[in-house]
Amino acid sequence: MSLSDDSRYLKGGPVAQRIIAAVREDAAIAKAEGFPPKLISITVGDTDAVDVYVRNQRAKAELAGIDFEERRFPATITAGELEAAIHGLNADPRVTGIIIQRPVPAHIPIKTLQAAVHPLKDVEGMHPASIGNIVYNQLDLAPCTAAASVELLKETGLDLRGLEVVIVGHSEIVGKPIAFLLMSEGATVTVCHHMTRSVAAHARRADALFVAVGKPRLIKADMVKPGAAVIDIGINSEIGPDGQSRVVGDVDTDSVRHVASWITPVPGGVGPITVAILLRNTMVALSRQRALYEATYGTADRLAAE
Ligand SMILES: NC(=O)C1=CN([C@@H]2O[C@H](COP(=O)(O)OP(=O)(O)OC[C@H]3O[C@@H](n4cnc5c(N)ncnc54)[C@H](OP(=O)(O)O)[C@@H]3O)[C@@H](O)[C@H]2O)C=CC1
Ligand SMILES: Nc1nc(=O)c2c([nH]1)NC[C@@H]1CN(c3ccc(C(=O)N[C@@H](CCC(=O)O)C(=O)O)cc3)C=[N+]21
Repeated sequence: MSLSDDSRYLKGGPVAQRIIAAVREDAAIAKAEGFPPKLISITVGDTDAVDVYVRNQRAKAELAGIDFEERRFPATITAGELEAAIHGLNADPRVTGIIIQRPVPAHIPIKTLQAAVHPLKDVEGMHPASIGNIVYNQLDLAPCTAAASVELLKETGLDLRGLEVVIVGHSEIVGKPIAFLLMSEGATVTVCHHMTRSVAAHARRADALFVAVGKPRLIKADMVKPGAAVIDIGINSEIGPDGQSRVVGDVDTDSVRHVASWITPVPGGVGPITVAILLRNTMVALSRQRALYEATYGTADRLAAE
């Protein structure tokens, strides 16, 4: 059966389009009211997965009516220079949101950079204050991939309350925030990582299995409970049988799709929703900035005031 006509595939495209259509309406209104949204992407060095992400950010931002600007820095830049650049963007009233693409070179502490982004401009929800809010069930500005993955699970219509969920991978940007988002929805959550004794034993118990590791075909059919929902977050580049580079996830989709009731394709699953949520977060950030601005200066046209 082809990828497009198998109802087991939980596709991200339609969800992403829905989100982007709503963002587009919001952005048009904000623009007309003198608050044009603008997203800045910071890339340090070169990584394939980042290039794909940034390319899609630019395309979808354009579609949604959000200004997009990429700032690329060489891998040799110092942490201090990057922090100074971020402070400049924090102070620029035309900049709504800042995303720092991961990974950054080893000599740059990513946490310091994430903490340097002003919380009001933190469209990825990675500032310690933003990520802390998730623990308090304040979920409107969650890390994009985590929010995208949960959004796709909701497409199954499964009741999340009491659902047995297993997450493989516990990074700060994906696995951990997914665990918090799902706990707040009432799911029972198990988190596996490289020290877990038997990932397979846990995975086989899951009604919903999230995988964010970065290893192609890590999850095989015998690790999946029949009827489960499998959310494959991995984005890995590899050379296919035809000698061409291709993007694959962390799940052995060809075998797992016969066992699972739902499975997300890669590409075409979580990825497109991640981009859409980044844009939606940009609008959330803008509305917070406007609320603060209007509380300070009244509702006068901001650009006229500058
Ligand atoms: N679709 C999207 O929008 C996005 C996709 N991604 C993709 O998701 C994947 C994961 O990304 P990210 O979370 O940033 O990666 P990290 O490398 O930061 O984290 C990987 C996690 O997997 C765990 N792990 C490693 N090996 C195993 C194993 N054999 N069994 C179980 N757990 C293991 C690690 O555990 P430990 O720390 O204990 O070693 C770690 O928690 C990548 O393919 C990335 O490209 C990432 C962001 C967005
Ligand atoms: N701070 C930070 N946050 C991230 O969320 C982050 C990051 N850094 N660094 C890189 C990874 C990777 N990532 C992707 C997101 C979407 C697609 C995407 O849109 N993929 C499409 C298109 C794939 C294609 O064109 O081949 C799809 O899966 O269908 C890809 C990759 C986010 N990441």
